[in-house]
Amino acid sequence: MKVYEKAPAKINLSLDVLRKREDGFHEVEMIMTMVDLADRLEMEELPRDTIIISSQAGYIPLDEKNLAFQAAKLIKDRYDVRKGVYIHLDKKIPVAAGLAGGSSDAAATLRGLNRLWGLGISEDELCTLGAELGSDVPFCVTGGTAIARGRGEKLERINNPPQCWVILAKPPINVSTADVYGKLRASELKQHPSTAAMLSAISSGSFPGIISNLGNVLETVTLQYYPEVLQLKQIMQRLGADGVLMSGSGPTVFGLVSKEAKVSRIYNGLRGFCKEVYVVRMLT
Ligand SMILES: C[C@@](CO)(OP(=O)(O)O)[C@H](O)COP(=O)(O)OP(=O)(O)OC[C@H]1O[C@@H](n2ccc(N)nc2=O)[C@H](O)[C@@H]1O
Ligand SMILES: Nc1ncnc2c1ncn2[C@@H]1O[C@H](COP(=O)(O)OP(=O)(O)O)[C@@H](O)[C@H]1O
Repeated sequence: MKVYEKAPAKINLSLDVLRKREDGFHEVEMIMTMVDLADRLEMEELPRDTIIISSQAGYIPLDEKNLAFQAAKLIKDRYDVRKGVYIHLDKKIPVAAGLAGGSSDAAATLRGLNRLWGLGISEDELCTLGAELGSDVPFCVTGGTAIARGRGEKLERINNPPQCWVILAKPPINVSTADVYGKLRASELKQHPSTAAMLSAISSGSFPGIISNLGNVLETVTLQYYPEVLQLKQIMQRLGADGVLMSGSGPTVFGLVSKEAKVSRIYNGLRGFCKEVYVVRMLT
C-alpha cells in the first residue's frame, strides 16, 4: 500500500522574538501561513523493518539526518511499529531557505505514516511528536494560518489572509537558522513588529493592513551578514511589490502583490538577479 502527502512551504508574515530562554531557544511570536510551493512525498510500506529515503534532489541528506527519516523513526519507535517504509521525496522547496521545507517533509511523513499504518493518532498528538523534531514542525502538521508562540510549537489557528500573489526569491546562499538566532541580540532590539496589528489586519481581511504590518526581527541579523538579501528586498520593492519581507531566518525574500498585472514584470525583473524565483498563491 502507498500513501501520498503534499508538504507545502511556509512564510512568516510577522516574526517577533521576545527573549532568549534558558534552554537556548528564543521565545517567539510569529504569524505563519502556507503557500502553494510544495514537496510531494510517496510512502510505501516495506515488509522489512527499515526506513529508506530517496529523492530526485542531490543536495539533501538521505540518511538519519533527513527530517523525514527522523519523523518515520520517531513514529515507529513511539507506536512500536515493526514494519518498514520507503519514502520518496520529490523536492520543490529550496533547502535552508527559511521556507521550512525539511520541517514540512517531517510533518507530511507523520501525517502519511499515521494513515499508512492506521495508527489513529490525533492531530494534537502529531503536533506534540512534531515538536520533538523541530520548532516549525507542529505548524507544518496543521497548516493553514496560525500564530505561533513558545519556541514556535504553541499554535493558535486564525483566519487565512485575503488571497494575493506571493513572489519568492532565494539568493544563492545558505543561511543557518541556528546561526541567525545565535547572532541575534534579542534584548537590544529597537523595533518589534506589531503582532496585534497584523492579527487585526488579517481578521478584517485588510490587504493594506497586512502590508503595513509585515515585519521580521531576524532581518536585523541576516541582512547585516548577507547584504545580497537586503539588495534583493530593495529590487523587489523597486519592481513594485506591494510589500516585501524576508521569510524566517532567510535568505528567501517574499513579495506580496494584489494585482495580477504586476506579477510578470516583477518576476522577469527578479530573474535578472536571481535564478530561484517562484510565483505562488497563499494556500487558503
Ligand atoms: C526561523 C524560523 C521561523 O519560522 O524558521 P526557518 O527560518 O528555520 O524556516 C523558525 O523559528 C525555526 O524553526 P526550525 O527550523 O524548526 O528550528 P529548530 O530546528 O527547532 O532549531 C534550530 C536552531 O534554531 C534556534 N532556535 C529555533 C527556534 C527558536 N524559537 N529559537 C531558537 O533559538 C536554536 O538554536 C535551534 O538549535
Ligand atoms: N527533507 C529535507 N528537506 C530539506 N532539508 C532537509 C531535509 N532533511 C534534512 N534537511 C536539512 O535541514 C536543513 C534545513 O533545511 P530546511 O528545512 O529546508 O530549512 P529552513 O527551515 O530554513 O527552510 C538543511 O541543512 C538540510 O540539509
